[in-house]
Amino acid sequence: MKTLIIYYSGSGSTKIMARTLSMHLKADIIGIKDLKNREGFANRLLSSIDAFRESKTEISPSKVDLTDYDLIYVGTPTWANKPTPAIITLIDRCNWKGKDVILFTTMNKDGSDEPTIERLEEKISMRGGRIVESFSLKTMDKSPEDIINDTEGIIQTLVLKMYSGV
Ligand SMILES: Cc1cc2nc3c(=O)[nH]c(=O)nc-3n(C[C@H](O)[C@H](O)[C@H](O)COP(=O)(O)O)c2cc1C
Repeated sequence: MKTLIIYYSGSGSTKIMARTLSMHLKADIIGIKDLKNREGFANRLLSSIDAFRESKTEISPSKVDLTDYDLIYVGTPTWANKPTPAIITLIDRCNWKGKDVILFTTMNKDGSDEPTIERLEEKISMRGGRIVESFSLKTMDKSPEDIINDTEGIIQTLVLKMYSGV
């Protein structure tokens, strides 16, 4: 069972989660970069609008070949209660047919993961992927160590090693 973790991270929290998952699940990992400038207050506002409208963006790598993988994790921060433009763009460029998929999202402490997870699920299911699990983490006021510990807790609680056969 070959596992791949694909993630986008703006300020690093989702990246910490993805790297912790990759280490414990012996999974390959690919970080998607958004080539649009997302820095600063004004761009944060525009980013929320882009996410809300599900606007596409320029990403690197521009697509990912999933052929070799049985299980794919997709991770994104929540922006405006939606997945990020980078992940929305990527999903439309991949062939999800026959793939098992696990979704994860990070958010502020008052956020809800439901709309983001639901939207990811909708888009990937439409393209033939099968969502087998999903989880989320509230990252506000958490140190990198907290995020690592919380992710390790999720790996245990959801028995994620079972899906990857490790
Ligand atoms: C443009 C933007 C919009 C956001 N919108 C939301 C939101 O609607 N709900 C929420 O709970 N958190 C929101 N957040 C907070 C992020 O989801 C949270 O900080 C996340 O952990 C960041 O992950 P990262 O460090 O991997 O980029 C937003 C952050 C940004 C930059």
